[in-house]
Amino acid sequence: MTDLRLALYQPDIPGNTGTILRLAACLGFAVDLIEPAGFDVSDRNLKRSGMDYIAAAALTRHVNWERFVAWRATTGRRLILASTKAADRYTDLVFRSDDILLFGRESAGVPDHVHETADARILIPVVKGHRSINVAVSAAMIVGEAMRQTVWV
Ligand SMILES: C[S@@+](CC[C@H](N)C(=O)[O-])C[C@H]1O[C@@H](n2cnc3c(N)ncnc32)[C@H](O)[C@@H]1O
Repeated sequence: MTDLRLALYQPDIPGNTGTILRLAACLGFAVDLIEPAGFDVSDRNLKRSGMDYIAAAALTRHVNWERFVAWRATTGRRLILASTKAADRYTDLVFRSDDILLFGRESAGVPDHVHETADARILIPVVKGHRSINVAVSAAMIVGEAMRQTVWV
């Protein structure tokens, strides 16, 4: 297990969360699910995409943003937001081994107050004219870079 964590802000597509939980189980990072989600955790699409890996993933559910903020305050961990509105490339950030990597909801990202709460905001640059990358794919890219820097060294 790595000490890195990945947080999902009110995700609304169960297949994406299932894909991320499978990645989490395989790479050994924990996941924080910030509710409300747009689906029930018993959703069959979540189970289909996460398969038996869901049971192996270290998943913590937070009933809302405020409870997640209160929990994080007890940990001293940085919050790193992946955002299409960020200015800094994710490859330029020096990750810490206990960072929490936060990803927004598929339909709307995160609200401004969440954007401002983050200790850093990072971007995967995309070709001009395109809006965003699938959340599970962007999570795989950024977790991969964070682990390259902090685990696979
Ligand atoms: C489908 S996107 C959300 C799209 C939303 N309209 C927005 O602009 O934030 C879901 C999440 O994936 C992550 N994401 C997608 N593309 C990204 C990119 N190019 N750079 C950084 N994060 C990205 C972000 O965390 C985003 O909130």
